[in-house]
Amino acid sequence: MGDAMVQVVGGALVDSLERPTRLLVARRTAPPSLAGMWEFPGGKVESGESAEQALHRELLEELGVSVVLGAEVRGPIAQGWALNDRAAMRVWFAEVARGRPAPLEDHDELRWVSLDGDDVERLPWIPADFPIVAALRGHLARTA
Ligand SMILES: Nc1nc2c([nH]c(=O)n2[C@H]2C[C@H](O)[C@@H](COP(=O)(O)OP(=O)(O)OP(=O)(O)O)O2)c(=O)[nH]1
Repeated sequence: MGDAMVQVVGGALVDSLERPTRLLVARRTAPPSLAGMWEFPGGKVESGESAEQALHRELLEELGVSVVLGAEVRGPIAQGWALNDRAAMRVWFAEVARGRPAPLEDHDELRWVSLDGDDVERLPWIPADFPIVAALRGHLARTA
């Protein structure tokens, strides 16, 4: 896995970084192969940007919110979590600092899902996201 991997960043928006009880999930509209699947809002890091800058930019573009970033949900590789053979994603917890999330771009629905029980895992996520969702819940269980 070298520099050729596209770096994607995603936000695990929770209602409160201090006491997270709900996660914001977003349903993609494109491409057709991913439309209808749930994901972490975010996107590709552009040249000249840090991963964190890219995440702030994407969340503002896609959801219309400014956020405070919390801990990273670390994956098994430096680039985070492999999504496919071309891209990997780093994911951070985040809390809305300004604005109210709305599906402005790339999504047709946003949903705040309870982190209690298995509602989150039951959603039809992009398949590559399931290990990230599991790690996120593990992280929350350890820090609760
Ligand atoms: N944002 C996001 N992308 C994900 C997730 N899981 C996953 O496999 N992906 C894939 C889908 C895409 O192939 C890629 C991210 O691309 P994107 O289309 O969201 O990026 P972008 O907003 O910068 O889009 P563009 O400028 O290339 O149109 O990563 C996820 O949870 N969130």
